[in-house]
Parts: sequence; C-alpha cells; structure tokens
Amino acid sequence: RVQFDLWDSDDVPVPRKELLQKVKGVDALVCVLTEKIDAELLDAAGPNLKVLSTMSVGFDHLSLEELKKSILLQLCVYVCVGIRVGYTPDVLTDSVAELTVALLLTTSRRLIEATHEAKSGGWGTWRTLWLCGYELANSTVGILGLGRIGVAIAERLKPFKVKKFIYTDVAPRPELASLIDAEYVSMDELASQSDFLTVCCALTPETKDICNKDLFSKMKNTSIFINTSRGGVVDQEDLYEALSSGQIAGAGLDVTVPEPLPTSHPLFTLNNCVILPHIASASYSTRNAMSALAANNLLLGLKGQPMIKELKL
Ligand SMILES: O=C(O)[C@H](O)CO
Repeated sequence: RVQFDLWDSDDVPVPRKELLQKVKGVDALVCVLTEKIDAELLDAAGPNLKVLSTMSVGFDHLSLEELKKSILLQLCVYVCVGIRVGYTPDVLTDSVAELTVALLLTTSRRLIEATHEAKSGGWGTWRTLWLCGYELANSTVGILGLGRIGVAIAERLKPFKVKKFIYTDVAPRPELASLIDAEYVSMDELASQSDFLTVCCALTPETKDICNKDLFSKMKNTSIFINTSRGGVVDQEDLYEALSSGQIAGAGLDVTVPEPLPTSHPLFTLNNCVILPHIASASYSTRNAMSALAANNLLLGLKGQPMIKELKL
C-alpha cells in the first residue's frame, strides 16, 4: 500500500516552502518540470528518499550532480542503492512533433499576423505580396540534436515535399538519420543551409545558449527558427537582435527563459516571433500517458523493480 500526499492544483505549482516541508521523510516523489530537484530539496527529503519520478522527458530541472552525490553518500554507509530516477520519454514524441509542425507552419506562413489583420480591419484588397511567407516545398530542414523527436518531426514534414533533411549533434547518429534520410553536417553548415532550423536537443551545460549570435549570423535572412526543446538553449537577446534586424525571417518558440515569459518581454513586440506557453506535449492522451508512466515508474522503483523508463545516473 502506498500513502500519498497530492498537491491538488493544476493552476499553480506547489510553493517551494510547502514542498520542502512536505517532502520530509518521503520514500518517493513525483514531480513536474516546475520543481527544482536540487541539494536543498534532497536535504529536506532526507535519507528515506529512494525514488524520484518526473512527469517529463526533459530533466534539466533535476540536479544530476546532487542525485549522483546522494548515491555516493549512501554507498559510504554501505547501502548499495541510491535515488533512482524515472522520466517519461517516448509517450510525448507524437504530440511534441505535431505541435512543432504546427508552430513551424504558423510562423512561416504568418498565421498569427494574418488572423489579427482579418479581425482588426487590416484586411483590405487582395495584394500580391501581403502576408507572404516561406513554404516547406523544396526547402532544407535542419535539426539541431537528432533524437526520437527530431525524427518524428522530419517524418511529419516529409509529405510537405521537403528537399533535404540535415542535422547536427555531438556525433553522427546513423541509425536514426537513416530513418529520415538526413545528412550529418557541422553546426556552421546547419546554420547556413537550413531554411527551417528546428531545435530538438536537451538542455545541458554544453547546449546552454548554443543558439546565439554566432549561429543566427550564419543563417539565411529567409530562415525560420523553431524551438520546442528548452528556452535555455537560446540566447534570447541575440535572438531578439536577429529577428528585429532581419538577420533571420522568423522564430517560433514553445519554450523561453523564464517561463512564463513576462508580457513586457521585447520578443512579444515582434510580429515575426510566435510564442507559445510550453504546450508541446499538451494533448489529453499524451498528458494521460505521461502521468500513467510517471506513476508506474514510481511504483516499480518503490518495489525495487526496473522502471519502465529510468534515467541512468
Ligand atoms: O520535458 C517535457 O516533458 C516537456 O517539455 C513538457 O512536456
């Protein structure tokens, strides 16, 4: 039997102070990406904590260093298990890929500007170049960080008659790349060849701010930049500069730093920047699948059995 204490609100995350009190002595914890799992939280939880289950594929909110340290500490007192960590990859791949395609088309075909014009009286006579955008047919699509989600995005974009898929990563990923016939290129080539550049990498110390002035300055001024991974991979000041100066044509972001992005943020002033409130996995079926997987990971971890999806620390 498992006794649990639930933060029963979908409107606000559990206040940090309350979380720190409630975790005292627990054996396991389910969290989402708004909870920072760091030294302070692990200290507050204490040595009973054996299982952590995050309802997310991304795990940049977990301090892996601290979780690893907790394993070492436990080993020092001859307990041969540390904290085990479950997460929810795969079940959200379709939803995230679908939303990425929707965001890409919304940005490249200027749908937000267009609906605004239609309902605010800006819809005059038919004009040759009014609200023109960029199409996928015959384009080169670049993927920064090729994993399951990048492949799923490419599979969905292919029927739009994309000419070529290219990708970059820390090393070539031939098995995944062969599924979508994608060519491995350098970061510079990705920037200069992509008509659409979509970011699919995890946020790590190596990828933080990887999309910066240097990258944007090598992109075509007709290119569209899309990010549905984590806001931290983008230097937002450099992106603002690239968008406002016309260095690139547009950007679609589902993720930002911070989240929520303050409504006064300069990126909100730009017509060529579409910003969504981190909804890539927000379909009913995917969120159900994520929560079931997070719960099952937790229960299996508590029973000392292999989790369905476990992070190797
Ligand atoms: O990491 C994740 O799971 C997504 O960003 C939220 O669904």
